[in-house]
Amino acid sequence: MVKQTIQIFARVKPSVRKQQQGIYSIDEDEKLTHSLEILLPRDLADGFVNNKRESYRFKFQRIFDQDAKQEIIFEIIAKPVAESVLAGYNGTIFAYGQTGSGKTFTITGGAERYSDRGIIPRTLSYIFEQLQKDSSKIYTTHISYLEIYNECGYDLLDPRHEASKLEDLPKVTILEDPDQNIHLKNLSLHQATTEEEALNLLFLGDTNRMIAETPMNQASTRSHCIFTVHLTNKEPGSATVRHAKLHLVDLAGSERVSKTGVGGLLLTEAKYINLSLHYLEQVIIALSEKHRTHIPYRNSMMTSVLRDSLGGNCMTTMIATLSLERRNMEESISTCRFAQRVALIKNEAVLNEEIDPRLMIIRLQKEIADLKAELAMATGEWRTEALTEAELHQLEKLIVSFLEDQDPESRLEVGADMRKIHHCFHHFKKLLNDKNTIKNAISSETTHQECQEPLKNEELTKLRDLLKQRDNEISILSGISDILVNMLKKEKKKSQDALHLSNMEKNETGLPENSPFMPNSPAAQSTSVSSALSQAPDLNICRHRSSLLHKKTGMREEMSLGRQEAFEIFKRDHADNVTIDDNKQILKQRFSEAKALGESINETRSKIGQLKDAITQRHLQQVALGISENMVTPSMPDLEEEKLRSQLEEEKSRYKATFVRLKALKVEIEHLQLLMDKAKVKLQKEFEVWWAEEATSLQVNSPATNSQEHLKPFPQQDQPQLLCKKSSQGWEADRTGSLDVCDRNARRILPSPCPSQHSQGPSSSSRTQLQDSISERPMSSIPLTGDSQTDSDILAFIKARQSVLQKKCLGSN
Ligand SMILES: Nc1ncnc2c1ncn2[C@@H]1O[C@H](COP(=O)(O)OP(=O)(O)OP(=O)(O)O)[C@@H](O)[C@H]1O
Repeated sequence: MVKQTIQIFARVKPSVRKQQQGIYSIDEDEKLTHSLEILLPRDLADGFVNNKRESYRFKFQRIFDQDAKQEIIFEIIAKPVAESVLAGYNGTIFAYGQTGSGKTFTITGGAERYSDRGIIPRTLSYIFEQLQKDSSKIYTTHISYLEIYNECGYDLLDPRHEASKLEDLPKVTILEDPDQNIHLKNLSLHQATTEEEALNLLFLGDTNRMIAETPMNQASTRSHCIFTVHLTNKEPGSATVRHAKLHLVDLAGSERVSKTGVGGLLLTEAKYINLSLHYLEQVIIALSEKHRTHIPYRNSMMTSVLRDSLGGNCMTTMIATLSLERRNMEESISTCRFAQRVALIKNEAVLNEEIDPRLMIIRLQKEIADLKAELAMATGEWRTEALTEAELHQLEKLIVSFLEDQDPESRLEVGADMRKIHHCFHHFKKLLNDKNTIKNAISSETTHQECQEPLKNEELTKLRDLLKQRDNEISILSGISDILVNMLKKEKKKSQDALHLSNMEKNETGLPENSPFMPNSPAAQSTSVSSALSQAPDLNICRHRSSLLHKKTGMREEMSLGRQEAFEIFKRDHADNVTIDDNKQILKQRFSEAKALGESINETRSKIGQLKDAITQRHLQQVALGISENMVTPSMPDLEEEKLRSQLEEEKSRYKATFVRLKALKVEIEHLQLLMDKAKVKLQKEFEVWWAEEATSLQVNSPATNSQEHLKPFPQQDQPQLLCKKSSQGWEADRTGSLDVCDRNARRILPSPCPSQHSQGPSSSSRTQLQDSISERPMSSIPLTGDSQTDSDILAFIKARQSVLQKKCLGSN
């Protein structure tokens, strides 16, 4: 059992405004305890009353200031917890802090850069790396991802549902068994055998969380998310299984409502915007008070789920995320106070071991059989039926190994079965008789030989030497044949790999054309590149994931032309587009690096092959030389062979280093692709929301939509006059004036693409003119049809055209 208080760490979010510096300081004492001092000058003009203290000091295990990188956060905070989980203890890391203080950034990571990945992806990477290294145990890993919003649990990984809102996800409920163990009904567990599979699950859950988020439920702010890694390990042959759970928790924002106007109990109850955080605090207070017997875990779903992590069987770590800007000081102080209380909670982590029931049954069955046999012997009820073939065979094997065992203490264990004991006696008797017969024969032969001329000693030695030499030759030749057999096996595997990869490649699409993983790329034409890459973790998973994400998000993959055009413009002007483009560039670079590494791996492989051949040749020559000169071993070390061997070692270590780099690159590529997928889904989601809003507001404002006219289908001959048509250059207006109406609407539905500074310069006049001329047009001929799809296209056209015009106006200015 490991007794440990909850470890508390603080992380300060980088401040946008540098002048905020000087309002806090971080110190480290001789016991390496870190303390954070928050200064609140009395004349603070930020509006809240501060007539008591000017300085607040809080202790933490360690405080990470604004410039702390994600890597150090993982190394110092998460790695020790991951290590204890690998050893079989439960672990929890939770982030607590006000909205926007960096909880999600710390737990999951930033959405832009690979280097920004947070504790979850890094921990997954570390865990799978360790599992790969340890072949002494059999591990299984499962993942679950739970979101708690408004006291309801939702399964973020359910494969059967396409989430478009939170309620679409399966509801998770809590069940408690008589031993007060918590079970989560409807929370799916997914096996992940590799880091990639686990990462895919993380991104799937995050995407579901984002899709299900509505403006009322700003998911990341108002809900708690618990990503859990369930790890099981067992030594081969042992019936003991160890289970450990690692919860990585991103809590809801911890803001409190303004205290003014609320008092007494009501104040306590209403302090939190999110009530379950209030219950969390109640649990923490109860746990930190010495003689409290009742801990109110059951008050909320979150405290029930995290019951073990708080004062139970778990190694728990809290990260207090702080946004130390003047306006956030009150929240930051309350986060620190919360952390100080948490630090008083003692947990007792034990190894979660249990006996595998299946193995236990087998063990007990054997014990029963043994006991029955013993009983039969003791009561004289011997079994009389003959031993079966299999039993006899097994017995013979036991006797042979008993006889061969040089240990005088060894025993022959045949169990309490008289039939077997009798069989053994028969066997020994037969052996004894045979031995006596041979002995007699030899003694008579020796007498006969003694009469003949004795063999010369010299001749005997010569024969012995010859025998030894032949033995050596045989062992060398069998070594060589082993090498040849291995080479053959490898070649066979290589061709199978190549075949397998090329089959997969045929079915794949979606990687950049110059990707080394594409069938027609120069790299892929080389079988050995394919083979080298096929040994690296499978890159194809990316594409399965991509389509899976699309399917899961329930996003419309098909858009009408108009919507598409509007989407393109929306995308182009969206802030995230820069990130997507940047990541595309990085991805391209990584692909070419992977391609180069693949080629280098192939070169190294073929060099290794050549060197091995050369060594084998050399060896054969040496053996032949030894035979011809009648030497058992060559007298001098073979320098040439040594040189070849050291070259081989060099090439092998180069191969290993390149391979490791290729593997890391593959993980990075995976991650970047997941980030891009997520960004794309987000973009599409935002577009849908914006589109729906704008279409509604246009229809509400438009007089034409208020009249019944627009509900009538347009007469066919009128359509060319009302609608804008698409030319080979793009969209163009008809000459009837309806374009102006389009423009007018477009200006209303679209945020102006012209940056505001332009309106102040000389260029603003032409734009104003354009707008004026537009606004003078009548609104009566708005070309809406009442059919939502057609109207959508019209609106898209308006937007696209408006954007082109604005661009032109910007260009000409
Ligand atoms: N240490 C950091 N370095 C760089 N950027 C950060 C850091 N911490 C937070 N950010 C950025 O600040 C913004 C808010 O952070 P984040 O979403 O993680 O806050 P949060 O506490 O999870 O908020 P919420 O309660 O709404 O979920 C994000 O854009 C994030 O990228």
